[in-house]
Parts: sequence; C-alpha cells; structure tokens
Amino acid sequence: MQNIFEMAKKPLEQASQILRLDQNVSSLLAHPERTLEVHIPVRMDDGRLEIFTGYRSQHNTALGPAKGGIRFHPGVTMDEVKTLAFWMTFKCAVLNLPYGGGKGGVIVDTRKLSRSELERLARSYMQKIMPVIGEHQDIPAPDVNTDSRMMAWMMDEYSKYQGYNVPGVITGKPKTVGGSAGRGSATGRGVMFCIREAFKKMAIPMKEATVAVQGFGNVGGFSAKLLFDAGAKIVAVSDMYGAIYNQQGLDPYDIERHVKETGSVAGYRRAETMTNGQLLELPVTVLVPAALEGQITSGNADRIQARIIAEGANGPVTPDADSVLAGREIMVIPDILANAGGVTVSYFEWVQNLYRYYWTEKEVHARQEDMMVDAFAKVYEAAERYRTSLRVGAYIVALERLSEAMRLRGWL
Ligand SMILES: NC(=O)C1=CN([C@@H]2O[C@H](COP(=O)(O)OP(=O)(O)OC[C@H]3O[C@@H](n4cnc5c(N)ncnc54)[C@H](OP(=O)(O)O)[C@@H]3O)[C@@H](O)[C@H]2O)C=CC1
Ligand SMILES: O=C(O)CCC(=O)C(=O)O
Repeated sequence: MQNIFEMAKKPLEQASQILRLDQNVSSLLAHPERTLEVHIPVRMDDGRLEIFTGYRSQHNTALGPAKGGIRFHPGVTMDEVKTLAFWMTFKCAVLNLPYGGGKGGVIVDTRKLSRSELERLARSYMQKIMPVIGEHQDIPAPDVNTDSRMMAWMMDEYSKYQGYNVPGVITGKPKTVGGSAGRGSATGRGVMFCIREAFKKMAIPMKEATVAVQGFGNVGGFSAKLLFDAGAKIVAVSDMYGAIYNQQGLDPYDIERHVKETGSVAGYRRAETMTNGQLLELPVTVLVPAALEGQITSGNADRIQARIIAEGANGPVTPDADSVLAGREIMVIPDILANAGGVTVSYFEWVQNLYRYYWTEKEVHARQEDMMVDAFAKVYEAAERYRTSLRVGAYIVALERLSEAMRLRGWL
C-alpha cells in the first residue's frame, strides 16, 4: 500500500499544476517544518511504568501558529500524524483562518486505561511536547479518542508550568475553563452546513434526503443529529463494533441514549445489523464517513451508491478512489472543507481566550455559518472555474493564500 503522506500530496500536485505555481511552493509544502517524537513514561495503577510513544508535527506556519488536534489511537504512526498536520495547513487556509497546520498523536488503546492512567498520560504527553507548544506557537485540540476533559487536563498541566492560567494554549475545553459555546457540535454542524449548501446546488430537498454515517463519535454523532434536526432521514450509523440500519429512519438521539447505556450502537433494537463495509455501499443521498482514513478505496469505490460523500473524517477517501468517484459523478465534499467547522470554532475559542471575553452560542453558530457558507461558495466556484473536483478546488483556494503568504514572507 502507498504511504499515506505520499497519497495525501496528490491533490496538492494537481492544484499546483492548475495554478502553474513555482515548483518551490509544492516543494516547501511537501514536508512538515518539524515533527517531534516523544516517549512518555506513565505510572500505571498497578505500579508498573509503561512508556508510550507520541508525536507532534507542525506542517507549515506561513499563515499563523500551528493548529490541530491530538489523536489517541493504537494505529497512530509518525506518517499519519504528519499527514493529519498537512491536511490542517490546507483546512485552515480554505477557511481563511490565521493558522498553520499541526497535529499530535499517541499510540495507545484508551479502552485499556483507567481514568487516572489516562489523566497521567494526557498530562505527561503535554509535558513532553511543551517546548514546541504555546498560544502563539502551536495550539492543540481534540481528535479521535480525546475529549474536552482531556483538553482541560492538558491546559492545566501547561498552565502549572507557566505559573499562570493559559486557556489559549489548547481549544475544545469545557466551557467553565475557557471553552467556547458551540465547539462540541462544531465539526458536525459544519458537515451539515456543507451538505445543505451542496443540496442547494443539486436541487435536493433536505426532507427527501437519506443519510448513512460511519462513526458515531463527536463528528459522526453530531452530523447525524443535526441532519436529523434539519429534516433528513438517517438510515444507518456505525461504530467500531458494526453498523445498524433502518430504511424507515433512525432517531440519533435515541441511539445516543443506547450508546450511553451499552457503549456501542450495536444491539440497538429498532434496526437491522450490518457491517461497516455494507453501510458504505448503501443507496443513500449522502454518505458521511466520520471515523478514520482510508475507508473508500479503489477496492470499493465502484460499489458506492451515494450521490454525495461528505468527508466528516480526515482522509476517508483515497486518491485512487477519488478518481473512480469522479468518473461516476459522485460529489465528494473534501475533508479540508467538510470537517473544517471544528477548527473554525476552535479559532473562535482561542480569540475569546486571548480577549477573556466570551460569546453566546447564537453568536458562535452565526459566525461559523457565515464562514463555512463563504468557504463552500469559494471552493465550488474554484472547482467550476478550473473544471475540477471540489477537493482540487479546495486546494486551489488554500494554495492561493498559502503561496502568497510564503512569497510575502520571503520563504520562496
Ligand atoms: N473532533 C473534531 O473536532 C474533528 C475530528 N475530525 C476527524 O473526524 C474523525 C472522527 O473523529 P471524532 O469524531 O473526533 O472521533 P471520536 O473518537 O469521537 O469518534 C470516532 C468514531 O469512529 C468510530 N470508529 C473508529 N474506528 C472505526 C472503524 N474502523 N469503523 C467504524 N467506526 C470506527 C468510533 O467507534 P467506537 O466508539 O466504537 O470507538 C467512534 O464512533 C477523525 O478522522 C478525525 O480526525 C475532523 C475534524 C475535527
Ligand atoms: O479544532 C482544532 O483545532 C483542530 C481539529 C482537528 O484536529 C481537525 O480539524 O482535524
């Protein structure tokens, strides 16, 4: 299988060619500025010392400090973290945020850790990456298997070492310790806004739409609930343990109650069971892959029946699959646009932290909607202008900003 970082660069190359950019632009963007590897000792509850490996990668900071989440997962690799940081650079540029791209990860199966082991790991990871982190340097946030509680621990750890409270060092915190209204639902809300804008272009009424969502965590769960609230019919959702399906429609709020009680969507009474692979191939209006990378590949792209794929996850569609889907006229709303709602509201959180002045949920939603509708329009227009996909259109919008910033700063 091709290396994930090499695969990720394909749309950058396509967009650079279309814009006839100086080779130095894509050469600079082909590598992260720095990637830190850390080894994190954690005292386990039984007295043993376990050493975990983690990373923090800062891809490009031409537009501002690095920004991006922290993933805790057994499958984390340095290449994956570098790739996720690369995507953050372009995502922040598409949304015109004053940020570069960063990402972190720790190789760990969080299900095997107690709450106190998890807290010690989160705090020790923050200690190890502290030399490269800061509210004007690199600002982490949540990603897979990390949540607001862990952001609070990491903010606390960083603040302890500075000797004063630094809420702006990390986003996605609980509201009481400097979190923003609306950050929890922000990524799913952005997915919903993008789907709504795509429906307007394709004259699809929300009430006639059917939706399948892979992953029922932060992004998948809120995407399902907000699309349900908007009137769409959610026919399937899934998690690591499998998928559930009901052609008549599912209530994601009821599924959420089931997940709270049992730990999984599996076993939900009002649905049939299917595999994650089957969910991806359902005949639906919209498919929202909201779990991990590499779910739609050349192996299944020709069996996808959705009219639109909205990438809630980062990198769920491989470049080979992208070509197959384009040939079959399936619209793909790319990750660097579709899931950019999270970093957009993280930006709002950071601004509020720096000013110590907080906005209402209504203000956050309205500002997020304005920025995402505008970004969708710019990406759509670029794709039409250059007769290319929305993904390459998004890279074009991002590259115009990035190349200008790098040129003005004298990097090229
Ligand atoms: N959180 C955020 O703000 C943002 C996240 N993203 C991206 O969205 C994706 C999901 O992140 P997030 O929702 O935060 O993560 P969460 O940890 O909250 O949820 C992940 C979900 O995916 C499920 N899952 C994991 N592996 C598989 C699998 N192999 N097949 C099916 N489902 C699986 C998990 O199941 P289980 O519960 O059983 O473990 C869980 O339901 C990632 O790609 C992330 O990078 C992008 C932008 C912002
Ligand atoms: O909220 C953030 O700063 C980053 C979220 C993230 O990691 C992502 O968009 O992939």
